[in-house]
Amino acid sequence: MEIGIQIAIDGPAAAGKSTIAKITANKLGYTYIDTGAMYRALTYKALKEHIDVYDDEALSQLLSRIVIELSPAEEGQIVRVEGEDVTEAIRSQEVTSNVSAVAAQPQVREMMVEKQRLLANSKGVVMDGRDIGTAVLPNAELKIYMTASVEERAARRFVENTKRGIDRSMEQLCQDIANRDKADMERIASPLKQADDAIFIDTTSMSIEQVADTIIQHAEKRKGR
Ligand SMILES: Nc1ncnc2c1ncn2[C@@H]1O[C@H](COP(=O)(O)OP(=O)(O)O)[C@@H](O)[C@H]1O
Ligand SMILES: Nc1ccn([C@@H]2O[C@H](COP(=O)(O)OP(=O)(O)O)[C@@H](O)[C@H]2O)c(=O)n1
Repeated sequence: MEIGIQIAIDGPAAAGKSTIAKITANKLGYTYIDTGAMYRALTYKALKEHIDVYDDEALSQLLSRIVIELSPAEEGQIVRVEGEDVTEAIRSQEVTSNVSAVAAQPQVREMMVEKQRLLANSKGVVMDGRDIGTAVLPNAELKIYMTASVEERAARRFVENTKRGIDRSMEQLCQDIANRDKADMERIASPLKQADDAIFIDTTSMSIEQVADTIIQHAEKRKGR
């Protein structure tokens, strides 16, 4: 049986990482792991328990006593915290505007990276996030750094939000995305940046199918090596 390769997809907010990671994983029969959902799940729980989102110690303690479960589903992935289905709740505005603070905490990151490496242990995995190619899976056979203009990313999120019933203007979304990118790129602990050996894809003028086909072609080449 084919063992499968590790595919790391990184990039800024709303670049299309999860969408493409899901399609690629389905196509190749691999496991899909959305690491952003793990940081969001911890943020959701911290807000619920009134824990300071800048308090690394308190957040790490919280993380050590909760179970975050990612299970595959038709629509991608179901996220549970302590058995509670938080798939929708972790996309709320409140979680989105606090998640980068939580994700900047060094101890939290160390614990998350450890969990993510265990999840990827079985090979045949597509993992998306901010530090997958640089920190979580530095030996991944295929690394992609995906981006698009801020305006395009805000427009994509706008359409998605409309379907979800979230009311946020284009101006607000551009600002939210720019702020989150800045926080993710400027933090000390494994900031968002392109790995030296990652393939750069600007998806601004590409369809979902075009991006997915490009990545699958790269994956097929790496698999054959
Ligand atoms: N190449 C693309 N062209 C148009 N829309 C896209 C493209 N890639 C993703 N999208 C849409 O943009 C939105 C954000 O994508 P998502 O995969 O959630 O991004 P990320 O995981 O990087 O935050 C989704 O609604 C998705 O359908
Ligand atoms: N590997 C990862 C994944 C996410 N994150 C953090 O988690 C946040 C949410 O990630 P996400 O992938 O769900 O974000 P979206 O781009 O989907 O909105 C990011 O803005 C980062 O602050 C991270 O630091 N490292």
